[in-house]
Amino acid sequence: MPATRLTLPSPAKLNLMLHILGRREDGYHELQTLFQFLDYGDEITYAVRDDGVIHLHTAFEGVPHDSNLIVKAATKLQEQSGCSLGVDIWIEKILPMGGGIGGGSSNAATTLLGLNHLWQLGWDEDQLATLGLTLGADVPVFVRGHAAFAEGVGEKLTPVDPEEPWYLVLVPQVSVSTAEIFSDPLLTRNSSPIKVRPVPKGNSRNDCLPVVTRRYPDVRNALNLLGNFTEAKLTGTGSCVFGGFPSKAEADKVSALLTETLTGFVAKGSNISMLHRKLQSLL
Ligand SMILES: C[C@@](CO)(OP(=O)(O)O)[C@H](O)COP(=O)(O)OP(=O)(O)OC[C@H]1O[C@@H](n2ccc(N)nc2=O)[C@H](O)[C@@H]1O
Ligand SMILES: Nc1ncnc2c1ncn2[C@@H]1O[C@H](COP(=O)(O)OP(=O)(O)O)[C@@H](O)[C@H]1O
Repeated sequence: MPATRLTLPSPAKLNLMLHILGRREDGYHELQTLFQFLDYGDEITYAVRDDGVIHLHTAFEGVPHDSNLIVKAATKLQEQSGCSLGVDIWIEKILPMGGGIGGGSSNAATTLLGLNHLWQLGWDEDQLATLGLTLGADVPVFVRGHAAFAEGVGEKLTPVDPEEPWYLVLVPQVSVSTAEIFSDPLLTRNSSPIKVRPVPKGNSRNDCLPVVTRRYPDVRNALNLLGNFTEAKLTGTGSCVFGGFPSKAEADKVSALLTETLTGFVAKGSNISMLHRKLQSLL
């Protein structure tokens, strides 16, 4: 009997660097970025229904049911595969929204992989990544599940294996709109493409940082505080900032000092996403 119910992790990502090379005619920006996963994320439960209905039972503040990336992913997969089954979905949401750690994109990717399994569609990763890209620029890397150097708008992926330190991630209590940062006239849009692989040291900057820190003093403050202990970086368009540590104990020590005034969490960096590790264990 095939499984009819499944609980899967939906991990966060970090952008270890992010360069903006230019703007395309459609307004999207050409990037070069390095994605790594965190062993930290949401947990989503799926239960197959035979009436074709897709129902997300967990309400999200400010996100209507049909606009939720989980529902959008399930609906598109159902339409494109011609599947007659439906699904009930519950999520334990711990990832902050608009934090630059990719929660929405990750939820969409987990849903594509989870329903491909439960609905027994037999789609391959290329098909799921192509559908995923129509939902968001960051969805394909979560579908692939391997740390990657990304180009284009984030869809041209080359797997990489950077170090896997422990990270302290600070979560300023502001939500940053990706579209707002990318439309700022002051954004750097002319970084030179990196042509050498692996990406040479000294390229770890995030081109969004000057614009984000100008607009969001809370993000600037978090970067300054964390910068007293380690190299502090912005992920994506923020708001989260992060720094790496050689051990959990060291990350915990700094966390204890900083989280008196700021929210944050400690998590291990991972080059294979915990979603893929879990799916592998089901085979
Ligand atoms: C910048 C990155 C880096 O990981 O991170 P986040 O901070 O959002 O996580 C992403 O590429 C974001 O991807 P994602 O969050 O999926 O963006 P989308 O929903 O596709 O796009 C939101 C809006 O941002 C702008 N946008 C996004 C990506 C891109 N390469 N160029 C853009 O100009 C567009 O105006 C688009 O309408
Ligand atoms: N399942 C979802 N989880 C998070 N955000 C979602 C989801 N579905 C839709 N959204 C919308 O997508 C926006 C970006 O969310 P998210 O991916 O968490 O941020 P970021 O791209 O900054 O990492 C949210 O502010 C929210 O309006």
